[in-house]
Amino acid sequence: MSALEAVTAPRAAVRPLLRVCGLSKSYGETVGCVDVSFTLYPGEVIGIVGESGSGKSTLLNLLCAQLEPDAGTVEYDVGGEGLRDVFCLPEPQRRRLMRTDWGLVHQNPRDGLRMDVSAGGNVGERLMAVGARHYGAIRGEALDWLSRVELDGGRIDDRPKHFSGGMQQRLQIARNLVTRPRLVFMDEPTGGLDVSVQARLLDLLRGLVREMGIAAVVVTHDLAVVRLLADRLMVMRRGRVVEEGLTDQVLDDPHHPYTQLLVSSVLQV
Ligand SMILES: Nc1ncnc2c1ncn2[C@@H]1O[C@H](COP(=O)(O)OP(=O)(O)OP(=O)(O)O)[C@@H](O)[C@H]1O
Repeated sequence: MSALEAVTAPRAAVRPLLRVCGLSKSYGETVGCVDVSFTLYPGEVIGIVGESGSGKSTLLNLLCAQLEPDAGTVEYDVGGEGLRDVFCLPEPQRRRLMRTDWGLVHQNPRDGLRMDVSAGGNVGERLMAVGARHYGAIRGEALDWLSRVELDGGRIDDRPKHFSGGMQQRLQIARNLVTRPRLVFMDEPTGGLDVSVQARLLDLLRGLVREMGIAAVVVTHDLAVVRLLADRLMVMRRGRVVEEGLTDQVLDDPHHPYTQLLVSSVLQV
């Protein structure tokens, strides 16, 4: 464990949830990400920032096993029994992780929701994937989750294609969190929304993540998002991590010239 990780790791849980070593991916001649390593502890939120094309999505897709790396490993504490390389898990077990222990919040809610299934069905489907069978209990839990993400319970039978972008994103969050995952991957969770909708959604997300003690990897180009959500921050440029540390430290006192540029360009807005 690095000195930084020792400081930021929750004391009661020093066993890592996710350990990433030397992760690299190229697309032909184009660099996706290069030699990325970090460790994430239960309940910790790490932000990954960088300009467009810096490799954030590539890294996220590697972490949640949607993309195979050229080199490096992604290890996850499967079933609380210790770290295992996710790329060496049998496919059904990897898929099960995705349905139960992990959540994935896409920038575009259309990628994370079933638009032709009711709001309640979208939430209930995840519960059924972890074994829930009682219709009344599933509907009750779905209703509870709609209220937790501030959606009107009266819309439970409506399809998300009739919801606003902000409402769809809140439903996607409910669908992901209802199974109480230990780790959630978020790709620009407030991207594409109005500023006022973004602020409320961020507040809601922060509350839920903290309250449920969920660990998260949040990819964004928006420094305000990581300021609010992330304990730690990694800054990427051209596929490499150029700076990392506690979020406030990195944003208030950036050392790498590229981070300084990112921070100052936001201040000038
Ligand atoms: N499927 C792909 N095929 C070829 N090149 C790709 C592919 N996906 C990403 N790249 C390239 O890899 C590099 C990193 O892209 P990536 O999407 O990971 O960056 P990003 O930081 O997430 O950007 P953005 O914020 O715009 O989504 C870019 O040069 C991009 O063009």
